[in-house]
Amino acid sequence: MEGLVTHQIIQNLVKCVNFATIKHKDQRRKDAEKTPYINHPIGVAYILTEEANISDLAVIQAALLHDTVEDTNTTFEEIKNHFGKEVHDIVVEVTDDKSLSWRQRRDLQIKNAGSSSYKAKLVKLADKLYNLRDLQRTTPVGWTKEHVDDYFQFSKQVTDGMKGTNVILEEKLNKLYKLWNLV
Ligand SMILES: Nc1nc2c(ncn2[C@@H]2O[C@H](COP(=O)(O)OP(=O)(O)O)[C@@H](OP(=O)(O)OP(=O)(O)O)[C@H]2O)c(=O)[nH]1
Ligand SMILES: [Mn+2]
Repeated sequence: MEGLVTHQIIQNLVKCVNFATIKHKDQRRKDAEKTPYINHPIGVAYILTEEANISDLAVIQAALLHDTVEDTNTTFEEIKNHFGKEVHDIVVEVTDDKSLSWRQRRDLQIKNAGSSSYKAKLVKLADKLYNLRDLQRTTPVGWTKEHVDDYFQFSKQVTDGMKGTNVILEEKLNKLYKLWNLV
């Protein structure tokens, strides 16, 4: 695998990993071990390439960047300047408006699930799959059983609205919902 095009693709991916790593550098996951937050976006991209067999560059870039605007000082403008309009548009679609209440943000995700683009749906499905697996692994500090159950129910409402997007991701999510007695 040689050549200019291959080099550009690899460069684009490493640029995203580097950007996200710098942006999330002071952030940790909510688990007791305080796992570096960057494990999550990289893990979401990994689910898409390794499990869902996705090779669309913009989707993988958006997965790597998907929480930078929501959770750090990154602006949409920066994403557009560094990574272009297509990646920017996907990141916009998967970013919650933090000026809204927690309840409003959740309601909007459920409401907008079906109408989002195919590429945004892929990122969102992998995001939820990662977070649900994380909840199976360990409970975030301060989360009650109700909070965990609530996140499972909320996720199901979002991903049910995305049916027909990707068989592999949907089957894996459904297995988790069954384990959690949601179906
Ligand atoms: N399961 C799990 N989640 C953690 C952990 N640390 C951070 N998170 C993040 O917490 C978010 C889910 O928690 P909530 O209580 O529902 O949301 P909040 O962050 O808005 O308060 C997810 O955000 P998100 O990725 O933006 O997804 P979503 O809010 O769009 O579902 C997830 O990535 C952890 O250790 N385990
Ligand atoms: Mn996320």
